Amino acid sequence: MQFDRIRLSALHQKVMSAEQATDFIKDGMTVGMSGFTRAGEAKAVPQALAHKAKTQPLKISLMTGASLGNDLDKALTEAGVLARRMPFQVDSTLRKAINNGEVMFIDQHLSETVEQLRNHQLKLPDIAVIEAVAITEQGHIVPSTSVGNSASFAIFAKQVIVEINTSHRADLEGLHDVYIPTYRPSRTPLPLVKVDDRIGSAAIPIDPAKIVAIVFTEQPDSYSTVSVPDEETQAIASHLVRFFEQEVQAGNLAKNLGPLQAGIGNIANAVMMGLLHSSFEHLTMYSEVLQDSTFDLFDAGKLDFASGSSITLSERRNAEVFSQLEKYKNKLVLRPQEISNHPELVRRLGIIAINTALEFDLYGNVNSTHVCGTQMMNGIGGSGDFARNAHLAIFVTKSIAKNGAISSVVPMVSHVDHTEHDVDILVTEQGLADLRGLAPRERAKVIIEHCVHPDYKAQLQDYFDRACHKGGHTPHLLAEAFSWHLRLEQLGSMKR
Ligand SMILES: CC(=O)SCCNC(=O)CCNC(=O)[C@H](O)C(C)(C)COP(=O)(O)OP(=O)(O)OC[C@H]1O[C@@H](n2cnc3c(N)ncnc32)[C@H](O)[C@@H]1OP(=O)(O)O
Repeated sequence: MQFDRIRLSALHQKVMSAEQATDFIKDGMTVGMSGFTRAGEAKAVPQALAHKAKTQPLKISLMTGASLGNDLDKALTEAGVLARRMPFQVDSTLRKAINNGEVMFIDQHLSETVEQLRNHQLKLPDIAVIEAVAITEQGHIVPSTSVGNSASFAIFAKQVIVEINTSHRADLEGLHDVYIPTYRPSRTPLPLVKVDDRIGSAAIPIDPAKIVAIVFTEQPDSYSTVSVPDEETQAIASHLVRFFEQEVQAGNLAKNLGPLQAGIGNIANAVMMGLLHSSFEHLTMYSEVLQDSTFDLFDAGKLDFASGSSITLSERRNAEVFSQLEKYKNKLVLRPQEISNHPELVRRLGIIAINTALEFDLYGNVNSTHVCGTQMMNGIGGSGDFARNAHLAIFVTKSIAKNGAISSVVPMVSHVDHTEHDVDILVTEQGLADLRGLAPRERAKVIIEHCVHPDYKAQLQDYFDRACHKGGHTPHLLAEAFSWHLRLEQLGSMKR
């Protein structure tokens, strides 16, 4: 054990095993754990908790920053530990339990969870379990590869368990910027005006007397699962790069575009990779997750600075990046997710937000979460925090899914995460639809022309023509609006 990682020596006596630490977590508690997109989650304690729950009843409400790695959501679900879960997940076992109604999942804008806690709209966590690289002389917690909601969970909880993970380099310290907004009704503006501003502290300030247990672990973060860009995702990236070039030429965007945000998953990562081969330089990111593409852009000399809430890398990039941390450290900052995703800052900084849709409709409403309107995929994550307030809200997706059985462009989305009012640009591998300044009937025309797969174009045009014949500001045939989804459910394909 590396006791030098606990610099307040009075806390050395709090070191114990993960099994012993689980005694502080009681049946029925609300628990706030660190972790954001498979980065920086507490590992040993939740694993021990899942083990314990096999022999004694133990159900908790679990809040995190976003998704957990190391199959923790799977282990906790299989052990029946999760009564409620919020605000985001990506695990297939948990997804199934959510869709079976076994786990109550609250799918939230990621910037909102701690705000709702702060204002007592949600039950405060009884206990927080936070991964750290160190505890300072003051007893403050230095987070690891994510900040997420860790700071507020530790501040709100009566008790805190710290997991010191020695697989992370101790010199991650200095990467974080922990700022907690002041309280309403006298809240002051967030004092951040540039992506590289530092406005907070390097560690989470709590009263060390709240630290009831310290557990050591050396289990690393899980690697990201993004796959390399394919033909379609590269085409999406090319359409977007061409659009950015035109906007710069027209004087609508600065030469370095302005701060970029990119969502999770294969498509968003591929789009950022597309910027590698563009003419843009001195790019900046004000995002949530920093993926492989962030570091590829640094290495190519394209990116000047990246602000995020977590670093989630593939196996290949993880070793390369963390073994050369000094190369990147002064170009990076990790913030609490309510700051990385804060509406005030997204609007002030003029962010270009690029997120992924499962499907979108004729008029530009976007569904990012629910397959066929009912089955939860992952959650809205931070996409709504960014889209509503962005300078440009861009949604990308492949035009078809499941070998063409599904069209990602449908007459009416089966669930709405981002309304037409929040969506500026839609991109598929077929092309780009610029919806700005267009009325619904005009939006439908450019979407059909530029985004729909050829297999579905005539079918969607036919729907639109007949809907227009019936009339309306936003023409629809209500009896047919979900007929594509019904056909998929009944016949296995949306094709007529
Ligand atoms: C933590 C954060 O907040 S990050 C910031 C932004 N957050 C978000 O945008 C959250 C919502 N977004 C997401 O969860 C993801 O981006 C997704 C699910 C929408 C897309 O994920 P990607 O990995 O980029 O796309 P990909 O094309 O690989 O699709 C993922 C799966 O959805 C399936 N899919 C795609 N479109 C559809 C559709 N219309 N209907 C049914 N399934 C679909 C794909 O076939 C694929 O299935 P598979 O895993 O069985 O192969």
